[in-house]
Amino acid sequence: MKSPRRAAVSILRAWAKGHVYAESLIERHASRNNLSASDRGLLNAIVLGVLRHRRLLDHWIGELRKGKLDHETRDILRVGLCQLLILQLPDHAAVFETVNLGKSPVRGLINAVMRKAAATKKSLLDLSELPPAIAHSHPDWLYNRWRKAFGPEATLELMAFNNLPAPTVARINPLAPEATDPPAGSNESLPAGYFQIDGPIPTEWLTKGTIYITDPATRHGIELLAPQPGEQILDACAAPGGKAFLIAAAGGSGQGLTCTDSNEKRLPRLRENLSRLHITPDSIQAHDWTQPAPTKWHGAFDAILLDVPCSNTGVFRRRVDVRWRLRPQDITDLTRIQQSILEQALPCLKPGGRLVYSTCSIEAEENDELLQQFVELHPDWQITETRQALPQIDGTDGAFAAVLRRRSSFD
Ligand SMILES: C[S@@+](CC[C@H](N)C(=O)[O-])C[C@H]1O[C@@H](n2cnc3c(N)ncnc32)[C@H](O)[C@@H]1O
Repeated sequence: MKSPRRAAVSILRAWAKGHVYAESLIERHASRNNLSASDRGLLNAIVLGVLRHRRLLDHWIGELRKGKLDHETRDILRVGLCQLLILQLPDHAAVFETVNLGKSPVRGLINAVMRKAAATKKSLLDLSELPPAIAHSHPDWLYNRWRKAFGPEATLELMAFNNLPAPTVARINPLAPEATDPPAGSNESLPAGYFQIDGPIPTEWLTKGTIYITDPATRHGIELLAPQPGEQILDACAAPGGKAFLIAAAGGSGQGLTCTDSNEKRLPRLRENLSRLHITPDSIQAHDWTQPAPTKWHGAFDAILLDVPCSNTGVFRRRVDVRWRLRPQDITDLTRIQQSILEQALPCLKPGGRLVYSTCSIEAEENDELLQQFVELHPDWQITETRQALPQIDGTDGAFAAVLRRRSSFD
């Protein structure tokens, strides 16, 4: 079995080559190799630490060594410097373990870089003269975009927040036959029904479906949707089921709930999650909402949730690698899909029904601006309520949710 440090280097190589989320690669490796809790913790801290601080780590590598590096040696140095300068592990362990990760021809180079880093730690850790996007490891285009949208101070706070480890927050499942009592003090400053889990998640809670791991910001869309018992509700972009769970929890059961998702591969996980959570929706099926809805769904729903695919810019603290994958054009492309999902879903509302549009993006282009453009093009629809959670202000994931209703003739 590989050491967590060696596994971290392989995972970073696999991440750079493919399109798999870092969290999934870590999970896959940890369960295949049956890692102990402490090895898993170290692997997680190193891989997530390298991905969060990638730009800063590369800046340090550039300061410590001039000249080209092959991909593997760079990843080894990133893993080493992350231990030394980000995780602040003892110098001797960080240097020794990192040198051992390299093949013999590059060990001398790794040794020299790591020793120099240990000797100049204080000056390397002084980030005061660095451009903020390097110090906080974000791409320039996002930094510039957020500066325009939120201002310089808030952008610094946001970037710093994105680099903090995310707490594990659980929502109690009121539909589970057995109750979970949150440990004392674990729900201070969290909304009712939520509590924080420090340390490993008790597997019993997961297998018995007494909790679901989710950030409190996910509740905004469901509070606006306000599901009522007996209603027909569509969760159009439902996988893996976090919001479907909140809908069922709020409405008292999965009765009347239809869940769809365009990605068939995500449906088994959605089914498993809901079944574990003691929820039996009316139906779970594949549908691409950029295409016209089947006629059976026209005018069929009291309420529709569109938790649309988005840029995920509100959840960089959890999705640590997205900032390196996302391109400005992706945001424009996503808005086309979001608009189209909205257009196709509206005919499925009953007269007087409500639609909640939600994202975990903090980009106005995917949120307010998109809906403003929509109501300008469709003057018979209005936005009746909006919520926006911003990480740097609310201390939660970023989230946006808004209610759309058709204007009545009295408006
Ligand atoms: C933000 S995630 C939904 C998260 C889910 N609501 C939850 O709380 O667990 C967006 C989902 O939309 C799905 N999706 C993407 N394009 C879609 C489309 N055109 N029609 C339906 N679903 C789509 C994706 O497969 C993904 O599962």
